Amino acid sequence: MTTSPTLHTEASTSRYARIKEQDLELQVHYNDTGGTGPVVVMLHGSGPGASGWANFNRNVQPLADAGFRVILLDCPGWSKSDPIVCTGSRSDLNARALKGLLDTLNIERAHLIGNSMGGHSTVAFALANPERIGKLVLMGGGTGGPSQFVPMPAEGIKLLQALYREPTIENLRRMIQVFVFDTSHLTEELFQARLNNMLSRRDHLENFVKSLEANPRQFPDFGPRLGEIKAPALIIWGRDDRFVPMDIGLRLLWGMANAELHIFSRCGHWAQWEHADKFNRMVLDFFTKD
Ligand SMILES: O=C(O)CCC(=O)/C=C/C=C(\O)C(=O)O
Repeated sequence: MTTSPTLHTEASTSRYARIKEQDLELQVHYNDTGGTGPVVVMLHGSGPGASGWANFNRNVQPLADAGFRVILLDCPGWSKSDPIVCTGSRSDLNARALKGLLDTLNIERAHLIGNSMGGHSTVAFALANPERIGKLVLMGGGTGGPSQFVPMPAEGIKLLQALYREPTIENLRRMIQVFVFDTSHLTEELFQARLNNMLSRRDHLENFVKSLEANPRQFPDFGPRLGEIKAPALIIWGRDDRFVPMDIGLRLLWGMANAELHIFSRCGHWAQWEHADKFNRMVLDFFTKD
């Protein structure tokens, strides 16, 4: 008799942990599919109302079905994790939060998948904890710093910051229209879920604005240090990314010793969502083969 795979939902995988962040104690929310397989941690992007589940809901089940234990960390300042004002490097703050969670869960080593800010945070974690990482997937992020071709901040980032300052449905629609290449797949349900996430934590929205005022460069440029990362890295980008331009992916490819790059055409800033099936196949292949 064959057993059917467990269906993982946001509610069934929802967990909390307490971690130390410098002299603070924070509660962080995470999703965990459990199991004894190799661990994959997914780190979300920095948009208002983002969360691990919002960013990666099309990717959890295929990886869990393939035998991985999938963990989604909601970074401090997002979703059901505690609020925080970040006056330094947010990439490093998220990396410390991830270390705190892995320590709490007694996880020695994990593969990491980072989306946008999550990519920047993955690189920060890899630089600070090289012995704790397996393979890295960087998608639409991996380092702050300039694009060689696109004036910064990019169009999408301006819309993201406007939404933090004025969290209205109109501003949300403006930002989400720019996330993807093909807007015909955006449903009213998606807009409403994101709006609810966003408005249920106005403290997070206000703290992000305060953080930006204190330090406009929340995501430092790791360009000069990329060569220190020896772990295998799969870089995935959308050709039509209007948030973090595609040439940043080329900088990562040049900088890291053991990296490969895949660029999707007809794809914006959410490659893991817009091209979910191929993304999942590529990531599984990358994690399971030498
Ligand atoms: O400013 C940067 O470099 C990162 C921007 C970023 O993280 C945007 C991400 C947005 C999402 O993925 C989201 O809101 O879902």
